[in-house]
Amino acid sequence: MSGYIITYFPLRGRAEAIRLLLADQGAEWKEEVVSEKKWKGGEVDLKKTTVFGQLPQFQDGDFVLYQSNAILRYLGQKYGLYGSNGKEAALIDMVNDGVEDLRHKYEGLVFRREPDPQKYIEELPNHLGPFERLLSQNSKGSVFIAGRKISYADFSLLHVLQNHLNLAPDCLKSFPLLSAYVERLTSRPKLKVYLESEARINRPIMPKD
Ligand SMILES: N[C@@H](CCC(=O)N[C@@H](CSC(=S)NCCc1ccccc1)C(=O)NCC(=O)O)C(=O)O
Repeated sequence: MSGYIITYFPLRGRAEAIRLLLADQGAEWKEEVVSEKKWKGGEVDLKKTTVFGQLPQFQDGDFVLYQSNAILRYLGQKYGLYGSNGKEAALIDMVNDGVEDLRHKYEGLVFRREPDPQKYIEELPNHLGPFERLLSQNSKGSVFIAGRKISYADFSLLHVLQNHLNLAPDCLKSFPLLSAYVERLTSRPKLKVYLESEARINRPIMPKD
């Protein structure tokens, strides 16, 4: 019994890469949904009980973890999604740190409108190019972003690419390896079932304004 619980807002947000990993690995989890209104309204003393005053919170039995990337690394170790040796693990961490940089840019746009959407989309190829190059350097882009097996960084990258495809549906048009990569990952049987689920479809990408 996995006994996983994800406590987060009614959003994909920073919990979504965790959900993608768990779904792909056939693991079940429970969602504890915290309304933004209750959280910010202070009616729920949950914020005070968290390490950084933030969500997601991840529970594996009586083990409690915060920080979405730490949760991904924990599950990466647990499910063998962290490469086959130290160098592969380091490359996987490098990729995920690069994904985090892009996620910060995306959050800046979505929450602070910095820069304006048109400028962001114009500059987007500069931020997607490194991932296309990484794919081309790993088995000519025919497998995963780093190493020979899928890793936790693939779920993180997939999530951020899906966010950008929602923002700019043509953003991968000039990146054939990334386009094929998204198709390949989203066709993985268990992940495909999750991506087509009501739970996923009905969960907003980001909070409404
Ligand atoms: N480094 C952390 C960042 C976690 C984080 O930013 N969590 C946000 C939610 S994730 C996100 S998409 N934040 C921006 C939009 C948002 C704000 C408030 C509630 C829901 C979404 C949060 O808990 N905000 C509430 C608060 O700080 O009181 C991680 O990766 O888990």
